[in-house]
Amino acid sequence: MTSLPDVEELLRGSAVVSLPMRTRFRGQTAREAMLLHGPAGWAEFAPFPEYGPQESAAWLAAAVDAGWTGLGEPRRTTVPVNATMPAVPAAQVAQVLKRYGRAEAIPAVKIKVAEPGQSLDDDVARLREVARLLPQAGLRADANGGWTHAEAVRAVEELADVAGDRLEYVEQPVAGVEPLAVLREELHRRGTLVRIAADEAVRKAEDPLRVARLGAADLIVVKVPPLGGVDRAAQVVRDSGLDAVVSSALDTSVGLAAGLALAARLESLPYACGLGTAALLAADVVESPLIPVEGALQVPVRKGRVVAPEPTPRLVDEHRVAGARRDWWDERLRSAHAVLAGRTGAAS
Ligand SMILES: O=C(O)CCC(=O)c1ccccc1C(=O)O
Ligand SMILES: [Mg+2]
Repeated sequence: MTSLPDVEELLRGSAVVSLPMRTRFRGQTAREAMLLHGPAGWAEFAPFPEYGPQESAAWLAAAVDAGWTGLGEPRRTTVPVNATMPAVPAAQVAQVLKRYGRAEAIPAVKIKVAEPGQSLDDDVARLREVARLLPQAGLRADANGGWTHAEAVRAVEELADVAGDRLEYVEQPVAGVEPLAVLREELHRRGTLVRIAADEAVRKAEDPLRVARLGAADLIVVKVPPLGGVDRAAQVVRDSGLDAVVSSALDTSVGLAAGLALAARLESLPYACGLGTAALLAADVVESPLIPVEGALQVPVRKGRVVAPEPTPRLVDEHRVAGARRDWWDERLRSAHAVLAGRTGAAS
C-alpha cells in the first residue's frame, strides 16, 4: 500500500449492498459488502459482521490496496476453481452442484462439514453424494475448526475411508495452530496420511507464518482481505514455503477479482482455488458475475493488469443498503481506518 487515503476520500463514491444467498452460509442468508471506488478501480471492504476494528483493519488495507494501488500483473489468466458445497442435506447436493456448470469439468468440490447441530453421518452422507455425482472430482472437507481433537481423529479417518485417494485434504479440522499440529502428528502416528490445510489458523492468527514454522499443516488456505492485500498474501505464501489454495471470503464479484489477482500471481497453483462462491449468491453487483465456467474462472485483465469488474449501477441500486445499516458500515470503515492510520503512522 502506498499511503492511506483519508476517510472522506474512501467514502466518496462508495456503496453498501446486501446480496441474498441461495443457501445459508456461515449462519447467514445475505452477504453485505461496502464497495469503494479508487483511482486504480473498484474494491471491496466486507469484514464479516462480527469482526471488530482490529480485524477489519486488514480488510480495509486490502481494499485500499486494490482500489488505490491496483491488483498487479497476472502470471496466468485462467484459474481452476472448486465448487463449494455448503452444509446442506445430501438431497440438496445435486441442486447446488448445478450452479457450477458441466459436472465433468468441475476439478474439485470443497464440502463444509462439522456444522453445529449436524452429525458426522450428515457429513459422510453429503460427501458420499458429491462423490457419487462427480466421480472424477477431487474432494476436500472444511470443518472450520468445528471438531474437538477426538472428534477430528474419528471424522478425518471416516471421511478418508469414504473418499479414498480422492480426498485432497481436510481444512481446519480443529481450531488454533498448536491443536492443528498435535492432530496432524497423531494422524500420522496412526498411519492416516491425509493432508491438513490451515485456514483460520492463518487468517485469524497474529502471525500467519506460525502454521508453517510449527509444521501444523501441509498447505495453507489464503484469503486476500484478512491478510491485508494481494502483495502481503503473496508474501505470506512465499515465506510459508507451503502450497496455497486461494479462497474467497464470500466476496461479491468485485472482491473475487482480488482473489483471482493473488491466484494469478502465485508461482505454483497445485490445487483448484475456492473462488467459485459467486455461484452461492442469488444476486451480484455486476452484469456477468465471476461464476466458474468449465471448472475455471478467467482473470479480469485490462491493459496487462488485473482490474475488478465495474459494478452495474442498476444492480447496486437494487441491492443498496441505506439508513441505519449504511451508517453502521460507515462507522466500521472509520474505526478500521483509525486502526490502520495508527499502524502506518499516517494522519487519520
Ligand atoms: O473455499 C471455498 O471453496 C469457498 C470459501 C469458503 O469456504 C469460505 C468463505 C467465507 C468464509 C470462510 C470460508 C472458509 O473457507 O472457511
Ligand atoms: Mg475454510
